[in-house]
Amino acid sequence: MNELYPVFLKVSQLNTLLVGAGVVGLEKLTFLLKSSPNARVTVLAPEISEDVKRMADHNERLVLVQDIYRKKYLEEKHLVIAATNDKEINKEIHKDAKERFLLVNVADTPEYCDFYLGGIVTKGNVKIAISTNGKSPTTAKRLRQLLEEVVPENINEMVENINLYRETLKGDFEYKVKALNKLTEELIKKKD
Ligand SMILES: C[C@@]1(CC(=O)O)c2cc3[nH]c(cc4nc(cc5[nH]c(cc(n2)[C@H]1CCC(=O)O)[C@@](C)(CC(=O)O)[C@@H]5CCC(=O)O)C(CC(=O)O)=C4CCC(=O)O)c(CCC(=O)O)c3CC(=O)O
Ligand SMILES: NC(=O)C1=CN([C@@H]2O[C@H](COP(=O)(O)OP(=O)(O)OC[C@H]3O[C@@H](n4cnc5c(N)ncnc54)[C@H](O)[C@@H]3O)[C@@H](O)[C@H]2O)C=CC1
Repeated sequence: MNELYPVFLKVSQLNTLLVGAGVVGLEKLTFLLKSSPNARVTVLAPEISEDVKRMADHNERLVLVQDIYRKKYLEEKHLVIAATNDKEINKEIHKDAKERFLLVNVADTPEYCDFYLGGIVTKGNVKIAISTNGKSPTTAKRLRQLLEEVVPENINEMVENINLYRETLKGDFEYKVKALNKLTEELIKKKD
């Protein structure tokens, strides 16, 4: 059964610790910043790849700490992503994070994840997140690529226009729901 509950985090208002800055750390960071360029992320690793260093050069919200993992780095963090190549360290990070009631993702162990990073499609204000319940990240990637192609670019124009109309509506909640449903009913009508 798929019991995941998706939420859309404002990661520019949260502090994220990413432990490990190798191949996987870079992948997680790249997708996080692609979707949320203002995310506040501290990257912690004894070895930080040149690619990650370059990303930090143009981004003051991206803080690099060249050190091995220690508990103190969990202070003042909301989210933790463990992406080291050492399973024992990842496990320790998981344990420490849980003791502090932090939300934690352990990239190499789905059972140790409170949340998964998903495939993400962005068209202006519209954002679609994709997960396969941890079963096939490659399928999440392919679905992301497919949806990037098929979701029309102008979906954002529609959202902006409906938002303008929404702002003009006077009346109670029920009235607004009716008016907005009427305006958009064509969208879900089945074609003959
Ligand atoms: C559970 C999860 C935890 C988490 O990382 O959050 C996780 C775990 C693991 N990934 C592994 C492998 C790969 N991951 C990718 C790619 C992505 N992985 C992402 C998410 C997630 N990966 C979470 C579940 C998401 C869901 O619910 O579907 C994406 C969607 C988002 C992102 O990375 O930000 C991003 C695509 C982004 C995009 O393109 O849009 C590829 C494909 C590629 O790189 O081309 C491969 C290789 C092929 C394959 O295995 O499919 C392994 C095995 C490691 C090993 O064998 O050593 C584990 C560990 C395990 O499963 O045990
Ligand atoms: N979730 C996902 O999408 C995927 C997960 N994985 C898993 O992710 C893990 C990481 O793999 P790679 O990035 O390829 O490894 P890597 O060797 O490229 O990088 C490892 C990083 O961890 C850091 N590190 C090692 N010990 C540390 C410590 N004590 N404290 C802080 N940082 C430490 C290193 O300095 C380096 O930056 C592997 O276990 C792999 O199985 C692999 C592929 C995809």
